[in-house]
Amino acid sequence: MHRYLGQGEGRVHVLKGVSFEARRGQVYAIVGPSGCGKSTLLYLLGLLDRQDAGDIVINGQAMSQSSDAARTAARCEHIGFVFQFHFLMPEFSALDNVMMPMRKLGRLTAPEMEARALELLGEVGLRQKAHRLGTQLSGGEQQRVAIARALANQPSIILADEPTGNLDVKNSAMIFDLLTRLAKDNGQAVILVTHNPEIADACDTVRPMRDGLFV
Ligand SMILES: Nc1ncnc2c1ncn2[C@@H]1O[C@H](COP(=O)(O)OP(=O)(O)OP(=O)(O)O)[C@@H](O)[C@H]1O
Repeated sequence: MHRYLGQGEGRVHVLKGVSFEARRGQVYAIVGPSGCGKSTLLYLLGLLDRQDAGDIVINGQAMSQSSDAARTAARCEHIGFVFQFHFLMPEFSALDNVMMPMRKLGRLTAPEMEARALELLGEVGLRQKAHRLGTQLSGGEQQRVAIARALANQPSIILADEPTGNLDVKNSAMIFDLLTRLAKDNGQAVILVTHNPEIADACDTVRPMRDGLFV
């Protein structure tokens, strides 16, 4: 895939032909120096941005020619995000935050959504705090809610951008273990960007990037 960003003289060839295949049940780390294009790639994989050349195929469905509506639907159904910028909605409870993607997908009844959200919050150890607002949870707890939310629609792919970036060592390890264990149990592909060498080493595959290409 290729991606250019910026306009006119400031136009930059950010991704210069990256190719990436992810399989269910596997955890991938994308690593590399600041500015090499990791986040840009994750945005493309998450269908949050469009590449200039190349395609993204999710469960056999090629996405480059798809309409925005089809891409939004595919994103909702197939992709879970644990991004630092995808913060919880602070004015809503943990439960509401986890139910949000299910509401968007619209396949379950309200009681079904609530039961599933409670189950997911149980899996991340926050069943007792389901009714707390985002602002009443610690950073690590918020990140656990974000993981429960990412898993809500049983996506095939989980994308995580520095999922442990703002957490201490203990919470980082817990979040990483949780993310990988749940993904393995559910047969999901996890693709994470990290600057943390210990986290990268614990992944199944490490893909180092330099200057818009995989090394
Ligand atoms: N809108 C833009 N216009 C021009 N260049 C951009 C734009 N957005 C990003 N870039 C450039 O694209 C390159 C890749 O950015 P990206 O955020 O993908 O890097 P990264 O590897 O995720 O970095 P970090 O580890 O610091 O998050 C950087 O050199 C950045 O300056």
